[in-house]
Amino acid sequence: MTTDMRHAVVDVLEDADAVAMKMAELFISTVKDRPEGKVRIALSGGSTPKKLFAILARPDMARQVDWSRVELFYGDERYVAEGHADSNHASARELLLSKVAIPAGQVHPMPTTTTAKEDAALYQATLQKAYGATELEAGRPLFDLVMLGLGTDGHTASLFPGESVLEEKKAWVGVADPSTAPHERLTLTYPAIASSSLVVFLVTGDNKVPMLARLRQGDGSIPSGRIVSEGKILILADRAAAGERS
Ligand SMILES: O=C1O[C@H](COP(=O)(O)O)[C@@H](O)[C@H](O)[C@H]1O
Repeated sequence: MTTDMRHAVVDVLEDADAVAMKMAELFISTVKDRPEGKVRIALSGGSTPKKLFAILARPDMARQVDWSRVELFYGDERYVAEGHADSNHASARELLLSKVAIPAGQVHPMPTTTTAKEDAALYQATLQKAYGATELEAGRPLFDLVMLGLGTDGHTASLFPGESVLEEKKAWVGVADPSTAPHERLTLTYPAIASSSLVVFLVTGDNKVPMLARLRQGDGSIPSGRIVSEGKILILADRAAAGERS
């Protein structure tokens, strides 16, 4: 069974802090609910997850996670040098990874050192090694949890409108070069995201009202509207993004 956006569960919370707290609790329960083996989690980029990272880094929250079993990946990355202000990994490292006891070898930033195409292939190989196979198998998800954001143009991860990576059916990682956003990008593809037990969209702020409404309808004309998962899809939105507050 696959879940598409029309069948996503929507949870509207008071504000961005409440969304981040709920996501932190879900992160903790995802690890606890899988008491054996590694738990593979893909982080979202951009500004929205920063509150989540700060909450998870708090000692009272971080101690609830067995970090030795967590393997962290990224849904997308801006093709910039390590440490660049726009790097999604730099943001996660500063706010979260430098503050918790996750083994360095279990954090998998998307590489940005050769060419985007070569680095996409390298990252796919990293994912395949963690998964233990080169082909995705139905019923054996690549990710226990994928976090996603929502752009004001309807993109998610770096699946931007009009990009050829939207048509990718086989590769797990692709390249996008949107004219509407800074930097070339690496991104998980639809098939890689679909191989998941749980996908959670984090959507906050009143600038997301029009696109959140379309996402909730499963509008396939925006990239985020075409996300599917072999598990469940949850949208955590604040009241502002849901249009419930002026
Ligand atoms: O460029 C990106 O945008 C989206 C949304 O970002 P936000 O700043 O509005 O949270 C994000 O989900 C994606 O990972 C990122 O690279």
